Amino acid sequence: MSALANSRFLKMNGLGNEITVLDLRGTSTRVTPAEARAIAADPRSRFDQLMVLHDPVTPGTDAYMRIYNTDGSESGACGNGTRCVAWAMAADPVMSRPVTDGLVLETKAGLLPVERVSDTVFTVDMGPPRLAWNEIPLRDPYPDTRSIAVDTRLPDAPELQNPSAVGMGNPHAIFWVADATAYDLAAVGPTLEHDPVFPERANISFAQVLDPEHVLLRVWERGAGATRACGSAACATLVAGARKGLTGRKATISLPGGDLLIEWRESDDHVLMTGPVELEHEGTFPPALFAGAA
Ligand SMILES: N[C@@H](CCC[C@H](N)C(=O)O)C(=O)O
Repeated sequence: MSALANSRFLKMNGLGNEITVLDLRGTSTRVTPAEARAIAADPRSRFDQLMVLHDPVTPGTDAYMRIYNTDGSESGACGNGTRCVAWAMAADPVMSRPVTDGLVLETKAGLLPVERVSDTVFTVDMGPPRLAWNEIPLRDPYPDTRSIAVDTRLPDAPELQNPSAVGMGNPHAIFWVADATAYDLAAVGPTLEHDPVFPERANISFAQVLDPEHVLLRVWERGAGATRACGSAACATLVAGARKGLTGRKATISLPGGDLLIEWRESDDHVLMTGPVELEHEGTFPPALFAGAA
């Protein structure tokens, strides 16, 4: 039987980005890709990202997080999921610890300090953006990642040829478009996500600048598909917009699920993401869920 059978989970969302939180602190259990896919397949625990808490690794941090996409792949960043974990650690009666000030979470991409703004609103310090081609990563040594020439194999979509590229602990490509709602994400998303220029695939954003402080965004997520919000994509978009002179260093990013406030702080180069979370329900994984999941 899977070690995850009967484990308690929280089903949450960050602006409609579906997040399942699982606390494995105090155990040596690791979620396999097949187990992640099985959890995603059940409507009760369905997720865009599964946030799994493990014991802290770096002294001074509060938990280490592993982040799984629907397809079982792992990511180094999930802004909306990080806010959900912060809520759970601050307010869930089972998972919480006394939180008076902030907390620091860690992923394979680095440290993420989080501050509580109100009961359900959190600010995550997403760290500095990665802008060099090999940090994002890209396949080729582009000298300037504000605009990379990509033959996206979509000849009928001239806007979808020269994205900006940004790493936020995960890879992002941002296409600047006249109408962010004009594209069928399911039709173009997979081709762009899997373009060979992105050796680790990429999260694909369609960004429409309404004014320098407001961007409309639609996202096709690596390993998860079209989602109602993506925090790291909102951060990557603000950074790319500011680098291209399309936005300031602080803007509202509007996604189908709602708004995120993003600031690229001049003093230390860090990107701050502020937004809400919602608890939907809690549950336990039925043992039968993992039948056939190695
Ligand atoms: N929804 C997340 C980003 C999720 C990770 C992504 N699909 C990846 O594989 O990098 C967010 O809110 O940042």
